[in-house]
Amino acid sequence: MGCSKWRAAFNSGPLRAQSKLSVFLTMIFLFTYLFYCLSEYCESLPGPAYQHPVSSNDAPEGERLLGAHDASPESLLRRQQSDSPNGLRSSNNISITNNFGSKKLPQAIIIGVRKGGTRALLKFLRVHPDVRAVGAEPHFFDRFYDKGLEWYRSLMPRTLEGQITMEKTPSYFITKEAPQRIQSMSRQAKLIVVVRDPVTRAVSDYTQSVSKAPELPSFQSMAFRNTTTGLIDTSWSAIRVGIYAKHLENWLRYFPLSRFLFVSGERLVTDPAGEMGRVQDFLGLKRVVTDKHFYFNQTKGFPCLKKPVGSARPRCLGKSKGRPHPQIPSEVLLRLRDFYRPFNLKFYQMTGQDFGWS
Ligand SMILES: Nc1ncnc2c1ncn2[C@@H]1O[C@H](COP(=O)(O)OS(=O)(=O)O)[C@@H](OP(=O)(O)O)[C@H]1O
Repeated sequence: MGCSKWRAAFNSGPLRAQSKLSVFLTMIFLFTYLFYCLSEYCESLPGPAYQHPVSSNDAPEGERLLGAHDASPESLLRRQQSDSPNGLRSSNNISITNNFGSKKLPQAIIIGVRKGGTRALLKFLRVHPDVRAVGAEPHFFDRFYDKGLEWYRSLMPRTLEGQITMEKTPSYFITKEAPQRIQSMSRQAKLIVVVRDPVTRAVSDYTQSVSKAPELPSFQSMAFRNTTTGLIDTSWSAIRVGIYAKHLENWLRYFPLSRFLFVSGERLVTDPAGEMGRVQDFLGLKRVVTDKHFYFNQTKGFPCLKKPVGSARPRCLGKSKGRPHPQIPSEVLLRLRDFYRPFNLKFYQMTGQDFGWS
């Protein structure tokens, strides 16, 4: 049979119908394959509905913080690269390079407070498509300032026009030099402070320390300088961090109050969507992260992010967040409440917000 005859047979009759069917089936197969590949890829992107597959976010503090195992800034950089969008890993561990956009210095920083709920806030913020944040804590303005701004910038994820670069290092809030250093980077920086009842915060801080060093003395023997007189030991960092008014005074020497947002650590647990609304407004972002993104996980006892459809990846924070606290005698807690009361009132006055810590 000549070519023209083949063509004629192909364009008419059962052969034509068969070939159309096979083209149709091939296209369905290709689309399905493409869709599958794309959704696998998307899961590795820090986009609105997905988190990094191997995120340092939820790793225990000791593994996440610089200094726990390998304190060199270079090791942080290496870990950043494996955690950040620039060194993405897809669900089947294939590295995907993201060379879009450029690395910028952060426009917004979560500066504190330690054990306030800073990790939860960052995790929730990273759901927003216009937020790109470093997973680990860079500690640039307290520990590695001598590395210079270019080193700091190199840690940042790449951002596109309109996206905000962020990082969180809760120790900045209590670092004397941090406000002046951040101001010299940018007077326009937006500063977010997650605050929590200083008594609960102190117990949370102690819980973390004792989990790493079980031989530590009891909370009360560390909290008091003199148990008979009830004199509080303000040199203990677990106590000192909670004197928020004192630390804020230092910051206000360099930044006006309008550059700060104070997030309630308590409301971040009871009403995460409400607090996230305030944070997104402050950052000038569209309110993308809403109550649709959260559910209350009974086992964890905390709000978690809803899983994207088809993913089994847990979206609660890791085991080091929301740990049970040791029982502290009520008279010790009462004494601490008395101690913090005047500082809390001063803090409410300075911020114009009543956080309701009794
Ligand atoms: N959604 C959610 N899931 C788990 N944990 C949550 C959440 N929201 C706030 N928190 C509270 O965050 C506390 C830890 O605070 P930080 O993340 O700032 O700690 S750290 O400074 O980074 O170590 C942690 O303190 P502990 O309860 O003492 O472990 C939590 O109470």
